[in-house]
Amino acid sequence: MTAHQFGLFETEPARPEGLAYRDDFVSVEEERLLAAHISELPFKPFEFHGFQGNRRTVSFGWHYAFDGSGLQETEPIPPFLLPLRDRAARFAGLAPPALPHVLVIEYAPGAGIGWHRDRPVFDDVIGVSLLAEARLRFRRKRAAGWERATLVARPRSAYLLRGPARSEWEHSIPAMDRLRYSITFRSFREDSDPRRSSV
Ligand SMILES: O=C(O)CCC(=O)C(=O)O
Ligand SMILES: [Fe+2]
Repeated sequence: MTAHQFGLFETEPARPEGLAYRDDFVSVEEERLLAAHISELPFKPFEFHGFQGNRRTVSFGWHYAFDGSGLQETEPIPPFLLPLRDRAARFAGLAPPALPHVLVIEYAPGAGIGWHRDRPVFDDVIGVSLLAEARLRFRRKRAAGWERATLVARPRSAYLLRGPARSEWEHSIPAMDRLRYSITFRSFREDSDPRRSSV
């Protein structure tokens, strides 16, 4: 993480605690191959309680449905994403099977993502950016108002959300002006892991 990636304004904190960032997480050649595979995926418009966002998504391993049905097992993670999952797991200090879910998002020009925290069934979040840079904005409520930070997530970079960056801070991405793909790997919170026996 370089200092200039945070603190666009003097009132911004150095960085949300629990946020890690790495440039050159994938090579230019890997990015080209990943993007070629991703462009063939069966994307669907993202739907939130009947509202459609202007981004498109596809999930593997497990799918979180916002229609109230929650987590459902879905198609296995395709082989072309497995080496990247291994690397994401290493980045987060996890074993690859601890990342059983991946969400691939297509942000066409004009698409972004509004303020949110990821669903509480998930624990760590590792996001890989392809093709275009995104301004990942962070905010959290303080007595004096919103505390804010911005991470510029470059193409081929990865970020990790853990701890307060994951549980206290919300994040959002303003509308993109160029096509971006993101690949988000998530672990389950131990008490929400659907693979655990419920007895
Ligand atoms: O595209 C990204 O890097 C962020 C995606 C995101 O925040 C989410 O799907 O929860
Ligand atoms: Fe998110």
